[in-house]
Amino acid sequence: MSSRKSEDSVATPKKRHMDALAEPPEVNHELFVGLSSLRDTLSSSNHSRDFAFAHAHYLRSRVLALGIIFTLLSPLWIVVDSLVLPAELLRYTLLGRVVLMLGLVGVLVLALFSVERIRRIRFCAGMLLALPAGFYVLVLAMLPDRAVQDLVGYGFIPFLLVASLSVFPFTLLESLCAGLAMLALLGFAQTVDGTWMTGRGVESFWLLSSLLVVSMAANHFQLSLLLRLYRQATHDPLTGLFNRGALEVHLEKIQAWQREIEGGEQQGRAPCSVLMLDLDHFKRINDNHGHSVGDNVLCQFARILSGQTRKHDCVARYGGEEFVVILLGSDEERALEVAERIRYAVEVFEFTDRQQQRIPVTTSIGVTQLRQDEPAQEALKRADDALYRAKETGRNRALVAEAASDALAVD
Ligand SMILES: Nc1nc2c(ncn2[C@@H]2O[C@H](COP(=O)(O)OP(=O)(O)OP(=O)(O)O)[C@@H](O)[C@H]2O)c(=O)[nH]1
Repeated sequence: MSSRKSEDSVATPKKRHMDALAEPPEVNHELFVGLSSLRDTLSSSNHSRDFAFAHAHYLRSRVLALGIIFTLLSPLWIVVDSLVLPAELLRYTLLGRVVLMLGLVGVLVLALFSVERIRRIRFCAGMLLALPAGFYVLVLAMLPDRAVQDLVGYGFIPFLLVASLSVFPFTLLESLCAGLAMLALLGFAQTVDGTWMTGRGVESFWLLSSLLVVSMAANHFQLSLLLRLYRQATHDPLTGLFNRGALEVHLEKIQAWQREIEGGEQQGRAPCSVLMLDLDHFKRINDNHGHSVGDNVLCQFARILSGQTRKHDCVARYGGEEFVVILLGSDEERALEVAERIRYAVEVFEFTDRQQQRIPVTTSIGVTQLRQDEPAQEALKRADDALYRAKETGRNRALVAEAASDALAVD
């Protein structure tokens, strides 16, 4: 999880956010916000991995709801068929309906057992649309030409599926591809029933295209709202970093990943370290220069942390002037080196007040290695204890937690 990825850009990307602190934007009306989020709803390539999981979770709930509706509608339609279709045609649709229902039940079961499986859930969503469309193609292909006229309600299938697109938080590209497939399906149906390029046929095309545009608009608003809510729930509004809740979830995910990679082994192949950082005498900065300068220092500090870490590390604001960095793939020794690098970067950074006078700022850091077999809170507590010792022993220093190894200090 990187705090620098861009689902975050839906509301306020960090850099923009910091710039905005210095100079509030003049143009900020709804249309501008709507258009800027188009980039985020167009495709999922801009979404962070963590948002992809949240997105998949939401998509799964929609797949289950719509899957149940489609599965229940299918047998009901057999009743309609048996009322309007001649007996010799009924067998064509009945077999298709049974296959369709089995397919839908299969999709439901797969979705049910696909918690946190992003690709599988996308596959289920695609199948939910593809199965009824495939059934319609099959019926059209199998039925004798003149019998197609007897079908009741089948011509409605492409319209129903395009309308269903609006229920899912699909990206615009996903919806466009599905919509084009439905237009092709309508074209095929029209060549079979003889309305291709007739007035009625063109009218249906126009209707389906309009419905597709409306569904895509619904996708856009649904996905951008989801992105915005996700950001508000997981990010600190001042610095744009992950908040405490998101950090704790992330730590648990890392431990699950460690267990997967390391198996029963205690530590080793997938090391991960936690840094707990606190600005020294931050209250003085607030008292001497004002709260807004204090806020600016916090933002600059957040920017230093992001600059000193890698894309796949996680930087979070733990609360107040306390921050946490999770270093993936780093053991304690390596983490101490990074901590020292951060400490030095903060010490030499030119923080300034409103008169552009330099404010000396330093940070104390506690370092520990995360174990796969402990509650994540334990690691945070160890890092916090080491931070406390760093404060006690003079501040502006990084210390490794005692419980994990003998204390190493770098001044
Ligand atoms: N400007 C600003 N100040 C904050 C924010 N959150 C917490 N603070 C302030 O951070 C200060 C923390 O002070 P203390 O906990 O006494 O710690 P300290 O002054 O940094 O001293 P040591 O940690 O012992 O070095 C308090 O004055 C809080 O008001 C914030 O979002 N913005």
